Amino acid sequence: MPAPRIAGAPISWGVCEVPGWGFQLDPDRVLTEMREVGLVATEFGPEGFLPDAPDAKAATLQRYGLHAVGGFTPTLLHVPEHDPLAGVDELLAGYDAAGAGTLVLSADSGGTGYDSRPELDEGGWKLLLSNLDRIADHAATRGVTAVLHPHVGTMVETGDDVRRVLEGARIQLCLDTGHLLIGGTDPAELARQAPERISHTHLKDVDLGLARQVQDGRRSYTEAVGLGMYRPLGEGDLDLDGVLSRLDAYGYTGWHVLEQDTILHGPPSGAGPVEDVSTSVQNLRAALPTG
Ligand SMILES: O=C1[C@@H](O)[C@H](O)[C@@H](O)[C@H](O)[C@H]1O
Repeated sequence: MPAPRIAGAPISWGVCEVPGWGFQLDPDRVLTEMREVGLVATEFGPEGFLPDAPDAKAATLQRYGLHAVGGFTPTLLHVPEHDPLAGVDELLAGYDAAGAGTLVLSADSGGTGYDSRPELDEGGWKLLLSNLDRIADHAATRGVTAVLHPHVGTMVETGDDVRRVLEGARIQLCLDTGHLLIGGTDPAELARQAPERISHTHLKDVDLGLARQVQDGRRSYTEAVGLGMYRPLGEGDLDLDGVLSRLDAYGYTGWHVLEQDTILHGPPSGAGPVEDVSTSVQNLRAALPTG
């Protein structure tokens, strides 16, 4: 059976879809450093990081010797006046050209950033769940697996939200170990209970002390990220072995995307974010049951 594959993501270099998130490094530095630490694949990063045009997107990744995984795509799913399918379809042309196979959806709150979200009523939930399956079915016709990424400050964040998706929709999940932990779900337990629903991972390590401050409202999510809530993999409170061994027991062969969400307050001095990414790559390689 093929081993799971390891990929990187621009968010570990502070490159983020949220306006005003922090200093944004240029693609040349990020993609070059990915290769320097031995990564051979990446997620696309936010709109504007790589060229929009499908062929140019594919060519850019090829120039750096990186395979395309797919990308994190905040999508409005619960608003009756908004049909998300056309936007997703347009995006999938870039997947075709680059050979990417995984569309990572988050349930956009409709606001900016991840520090608050509205409450969903029953009608909103019904629409959100049916849109998830419509998108998953449509992506499958284009050879792409759509996954829902539970995420702080989106419409799918808490343990109850995740259960609703598992019970009310057919879409696969992205096991983002950081967002699940902060949202109150134990990622190793989820991997034990529903391994058949996990087709993608974002492996993040977390400082639980800061995560608890976000959970009980003492700090905003953005503030906690700025204080270093995300740690290099293996250096925080995540039960990485627990997650990996449960996925391995089910025969997981998807991507493991390494992420350490970071906010840069200006051009980095010294080596910058690549130092932590390199630590995470080494720790993940050492921890993978398949070696
Ligand atoms: O969890 C996240 C990602 O998976 C994603 O890739 C990032 O761009 C987001 O900002 C982040 O919060």
